[in-house]
This record gives sequence, structure tokens and C-alpha cells, in this order.
Amino acid sequence: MAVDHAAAEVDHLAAERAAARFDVEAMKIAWAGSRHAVDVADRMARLVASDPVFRKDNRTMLSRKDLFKDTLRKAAHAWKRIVELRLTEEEASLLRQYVDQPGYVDLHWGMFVPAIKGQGTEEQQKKWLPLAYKFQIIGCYAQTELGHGSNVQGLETTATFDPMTDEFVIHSPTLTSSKWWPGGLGKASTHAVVYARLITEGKDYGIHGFIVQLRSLEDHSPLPGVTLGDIGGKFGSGAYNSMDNGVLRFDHVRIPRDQMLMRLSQVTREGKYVQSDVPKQLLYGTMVYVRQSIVADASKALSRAVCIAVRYSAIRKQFGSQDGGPETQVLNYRTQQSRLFPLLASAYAFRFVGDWLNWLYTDVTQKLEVKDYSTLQEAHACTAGLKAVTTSATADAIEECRKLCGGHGYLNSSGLPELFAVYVPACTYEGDNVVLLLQVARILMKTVSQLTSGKQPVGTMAYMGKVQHLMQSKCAVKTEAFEARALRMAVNCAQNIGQASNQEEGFYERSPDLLEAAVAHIQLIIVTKFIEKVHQDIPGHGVKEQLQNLCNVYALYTLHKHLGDFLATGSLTPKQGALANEQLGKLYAQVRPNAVALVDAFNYTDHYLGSVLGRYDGNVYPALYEEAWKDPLNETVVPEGYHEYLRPLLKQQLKLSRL
Ligand SMILES: CCCCCCCCCCCCCCCCCC(=O)SCCNC(=O)CCNC(=O)[C@H](O)C(C)(C)COP(=O)(O)OP(=O)(O)OC[C@H]1O[C@@H](n2cnc3c(N)ncnc32)[C@H](O)[C@@H]1OP(=O)(O)O
Ligand SMILES: Cc1cc2nc3c(=O)[nH]c(=O)nc-3n(C[C@H](O)[C@H](O)[C@H](O)COP(=O)(O)OP(=O)(O)OC[C@H]3O[C@@H](n4cnc5c(N)ncnc54)[C@H](O)[C@@H]3O)c2cc1C
Repeated sequence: MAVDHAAAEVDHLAAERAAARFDVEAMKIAWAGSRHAVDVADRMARLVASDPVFRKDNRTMLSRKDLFKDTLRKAAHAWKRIVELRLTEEEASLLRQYVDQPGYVDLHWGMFVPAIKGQGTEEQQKKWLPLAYKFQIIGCYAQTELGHGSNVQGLETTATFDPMTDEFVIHSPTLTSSKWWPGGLGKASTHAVVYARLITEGKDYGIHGFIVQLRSLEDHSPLPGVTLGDIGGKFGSGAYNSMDNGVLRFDHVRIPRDQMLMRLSQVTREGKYVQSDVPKQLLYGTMVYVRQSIVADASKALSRAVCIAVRYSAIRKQFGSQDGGPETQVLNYRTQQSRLFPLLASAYAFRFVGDWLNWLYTDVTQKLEVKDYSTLQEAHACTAGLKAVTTSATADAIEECRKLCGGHGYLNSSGLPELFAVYVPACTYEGDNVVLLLQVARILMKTVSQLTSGKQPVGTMAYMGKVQHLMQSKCAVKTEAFEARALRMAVNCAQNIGQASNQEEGFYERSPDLLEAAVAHIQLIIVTKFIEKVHQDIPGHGVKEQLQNLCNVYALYTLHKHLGDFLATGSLTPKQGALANEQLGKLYAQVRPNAVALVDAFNYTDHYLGSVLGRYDGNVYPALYEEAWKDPLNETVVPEGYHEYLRPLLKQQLKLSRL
């Protein structure tokens, strides 16, 4: 049962809902993963929607200061509820999701705690995690600097070991070494995991993590030698401005030696650097964790936007009534369908690939615990690539949904401008998408180069082992065409790089093609995982059929959009390309009667959607009208400034016209 719309008097979308050819309740389970997941999400969504502290309809009208204070208030209230109701970790994390306001807690739970868990020794975890779990300290993840973000090895902050005092001296030697961007740093955090170059016995050992206290636990003032603040307003109103992204400089700040995160390497009391027998890439482990959770978030953001656009498109009518008949629902226009339904299919595709990625991440983590590092590269390639492809597609899709809602989509009350503004930095944070795709491309090139040596690729690269077959065959319009396209693009790149004077130069020259090869590889993964999902036993009347349909839409739409790649690599013939497009049109017709029910299956409350256009009851026009009157500009009939600026102008014009 959906949440705060139960009491709606009229369901303007009732006819749409009645037309659906599948069991929506069963689809909710397929989307959420289990009956239990639906129930917990429902309970948490209700809890948030019914609590006035979590109100967010006025957010875009708040000043930055008020918005920040509102975020602090919501975070404190959420924590109070979590403690009072003894919520489980699963429930608490859903509660935070439905509160739906970026804030320091995201970085505290999402990066600070995982960094200590992943890079701290058992002893360090015992010391710091209980403090973090009880919010006795608030932490952030201070990696990026003013001068370097993507190039982590280029960071300049130093941590120099002083054997005299058994301390590290943390220092910002240049302006560009100032930490810049960390969320929660600007105003809230008391501590940070700071990434700095470790220097001991006069040698620079590169980037390592350190736990550094930044503010007093008594009065929140910065500790001696620490300069910090907020980096300023960001894109959009409301949106990510609730987050205090910060700047931080150190002037020879001393921390005890045991605040270096020492699971991967240690510095002894004498100042000797000791490398553990684990791969040094584990330093990047927190980023791998966050990237997989960003993929899960992509389907949430995309499904929100699509839910708004589908419901509104079913309500909105334009044209077609010249002879007095009813106007056409814009959802019936073929163009609206061909723009919107692929996004609906993508929301489902990203949801399922996100689940799979979560499984992969859990599997890798378990292997790491028994010192099996064999799937580390696979985890890096999949998290980096899927993060890049799903966030770029989602950001574009939210903007497309805004356009699909016409003029009203541009109003803050549609929820779409803020959703876009909050979401779009996902293309940059946790690794710029281009930089991440180039990481995937490097791994692809490595895999191609190993094919001749007989080394069989594994995991998501396994298809490359079918090189003989895929390089020659003409493909049916199925997964095989995606495999052939991805492999041939990668092999073409490898051949072109091979002709350059050296590997690095070749990689640099061919990087635009490499990006496309990486995208092709990742799209193959998304299609494959969607197909695997629909091959599972999925209960509920018509549910499997709908998912099969959406899977076909996602695959054929991707094919249509990238037809140039498929044709250029000879993976498909032009005739097959045309047939695929033909088929796509037919699939849209099958989605149409189910579209509203397919977005209902996301089970979002009106509070979470935060959109007058996406209301469950479809009662859009009165809501739009009422919302307008709430704007602060409408508090007075005659605007402030009339007497200073409008009246004199109007009087002056009167004089001129009399001349
Ligand atoms: C409407 C309201 C709605 C409200 C919604 C509310 C919710 C909102 C919540 C929002 C919360 C969002 C929080 C956002 C947090 C953002 C935090 C950040 O950005 S934090 C900052 C994030 N910053 C970034 O992401 C920085 C991006 N940059 C980087 O990650 C690295 O510098 C690099 C990967 C690009 C290069 O690395 P580098 O070492 O220089 O050089 P090489 O390339 O030579 O690689 C060497 C070897 O390592 C290997 N390898 C590499 N990575 C990994 C890995 N992860 N693992 C394993 N292996 C890895 C690689 O394959 C190679 O292997 P091999 O060939 O030798 O075998
Ligand atoms: C909202 C937000 C929140 C953030 N939160 C945090 C946080 O909590 N903690 C933290 O430490 N950091 C945080 N960051 C920083 C973020 O991780 C970095 O901004 C991100 O990793 C990108 O790095 P950059 O800014 O150095 O971009 P740059 O690398 O300078 O990118 C600029 C351009 O150069 C291109 N480029 C760069 N390198 C290459 C290359 N090798 N080949 C081709 N093109 C290239 C990029 O594609 C891009 O177009 C946050 C950023 C944002 C926007």
C-alpha cells in the first residue's frame, strides 16, 4: 500500500491503473528485492512523511544559512528517532534516504566509517568506530585538494613522521594543497580521515590515510593550526547547498603515530616504513565501496524523475480536440513514448545491475578477508565503469524528464530542478566519469593484450575469450551483438595503440575511442544482468512479461542510440539496425498501458517525490495553483521595492509620454 496518498479523494489516474496488465504489488517486490524490503521501505517512508520536522516543500526558498540549520535539525531529529525507535541499520539507512536532504551524515556513515573499517587495524577500529557509531565524533573524508582531485597520487598535503615525539606532523605546504570539497568538513565535522603524503626517514612513501581531529569536542572551535570553513554556494537552489563542503589547511598539526590508518602499511616507533602483504590499491577501497552505492542511488534518482514524468504525461493533455472530442494525453504521443519509455526501462536496468554490483562487492570483500585478491581488478572496473555510465545517463535523464513535463517541469514545485541539481555532481564526485571510464579502458587493453598469451579472461570480461568467434561472426540482434561490438571496439583500440611509438602515447592519442569502448563494455554488462534477472523465477501475474519487455526496450534503445558503433564494427547490418528500431516502436505500444503502474511499483510517497506534477492522485492543477501562492514573493500584493524602484519609473514614463 502506497503511503501518504491513501486518503486522496479522487484518483485522476484510476483509469490508467485499471488498464495495467500485471500485478503491481508483485512488481513492488521485484523492484525492492523482497516482501520484507517493501514493508521496511514503506514503514520508513511513512515515518518520515508524517513527521513535520522532515517537511521539505519550502527548501528551495530558504537562505543558505537557514537551509544548513534545517539540515542540522533534520539530522539530529532523524538520529533521535533512530535511537528512540531502536531502528536497525537497514531501517536507519532507509530513514536517511527518505529524509532526502544531503548532509554531513552521508559522509560520516558513507565514507568516514568505511575508511576506518577498510584501512584501520582492529585496534584502531575498536577505538574509533564506537565513537563514530554513537555520534560522539563526526567524521568526513578529506582527500581532494584545491589543486588535485582526480590525480590522487598528486596530492600535496604532507604527514611527516617525527621520531622524537612519536607523532606525524600534518601540513599544507601550498595553497593548492588546501583540502577542498570534502562534504561535512565546512561546518559539522569534528574529525576527518585526511589523505596525505607519508614522509619518514626523509623518504616520500606516497598517499596514506590519517585520522585527524579538526574541532574541539567542547565548543566546536578549530584546533590550533587548523584553518577551515565552507567553500561557498553551489549549483541550484536548495539542492546540494544543504551540504557544507569545506576547505581545510594545516599548519604543522601534530597527531599521534597511531592515528595513521595502519592496516595496509605501518610506521614503526623508530620511523621504519613497513608495507603489509596486501595490494596497495586497497587504499582506494573506500572509493570502490562508495561507487557501488552510487550505482544503487542512480536507479533511485532516475526512477523518481521517471515517476514524475510518467504520471504527469498521463494527466497532461494537448491538441486533438478540434472536432470537440477529448484532447490527447501527451503520454499517447509516440515521440513522448520514445523519449520516456527508454528512461523507464533504464531505471529498472540500473536497479538490477545495482543489485548485482552489490553482490559482487560483498563477494570481493569476503575474498579480501581471506587474502584472495583475484577479483579486485574486476571490482574496480565494474564499480568505476557502472558508476560512470549510470550517473551520466541518470543526470541526462532527469533533465529529459524536466523537458518531458513542458513548462511546468521548470518550476521548483515539479521537484525536477532540485533533483537535477542534487544529482548532477554524481558525474564528478567519487571520480570524474571520464577519468573512471579511462580506468576501465586500461583494464580492457590489458585484457586484450593477454588474449594472445592464452590467458582466459574471467568475470565480466569472459566474453573476450570468445575472440575468434566474435571477431568473425555476423550476429543476431541479441547479447552477442553487444559482445561483438564491445570486443571489436576494444580490439580496434588495442591495434591502433600498438601502432604508436609507445603505449602511453598511443593510449593518450586514442583516449576518445577508448572511452567509447569502455562505455560499450559497461552497457554489455547492464544488458547481460537485466537478461539474467528476467531469466529468474519472478512471481506475480504478468510481472515477468513486463520486465522482459522493459529489458528488450533497454537493449534495443541502447542499440539504436549507438547504432553507429554496431555498424562501424560490423556487429550488425543496416537492415538489422532498421528492424531493431521497428521492433522498438512495437515495444513502446506494449509499455503504454502499463506505464503508470510500472512507476507505481517504485512505491514512492508524495513526500519523497516532492513534486506537484508527480502526485499519486494525479490532481496536478490545484496543487500547482496552490503551490504558487506559497512563494515569498506572494506574501504581499504590492512587492517590496515598489516605492523605491517601480513607482518612480512609472511616474517618469508618464512625464515622458506627455512630452
Ligand atoms: C532532491 C534531493 C535529493 C537528496 C538526495 C540525498 C542523498 C545524497 C547523498 C549524496 C552523498 C554523496 C556523497 C558524495 C561523496 C563524494 C566523495 C568524493 O568525491 S571522495 C573523493 C573521490 N575521489 C576520486 O574518486 C578520485 C579519482 N581518482 C582515482 O581514483 C585515482 O587517482 C585513479 C584511479 C584515477 C588513478 O590511480 P593511480 O593510482 O594514480 O594510477 P593508475 O591508473 O596507474 O592505477 C594503479 C593501479 O591501481 C588500480 N586501481 C585504481 N583504482 C583502483 C581501485 N579503486 N581499486 C582497485 N584498484 C584500483 C589500477 O587498475 C592500476 O592497476 P594495475 O594496472 O597496476 O594492475
Ligand atoms: C558535490 C561534490 C562533493 C564532493 N565531496 C567530496 C568529499 O567528500 N571528499 C573529497 O575528498 N572530495 C570530494 N569531492 C571532490 C571530487 O571527488 C572531485 O571533484 C572529483 O574526483 C573530480 O576531480 P577534480 O575536481 O580534480 O576534476 P579534474 O580532474 O580537475 O577534472 C577537470 C576535467 O579534466 C578532465 N580530466 C582530468 N584528468 C583527466 C585525464 N587523465 N584524462 C582525460 N581527462 C581528464 C575531467 O574529465 C574533467 O573534464 C566532491 C566534489 C563534488 C562536486
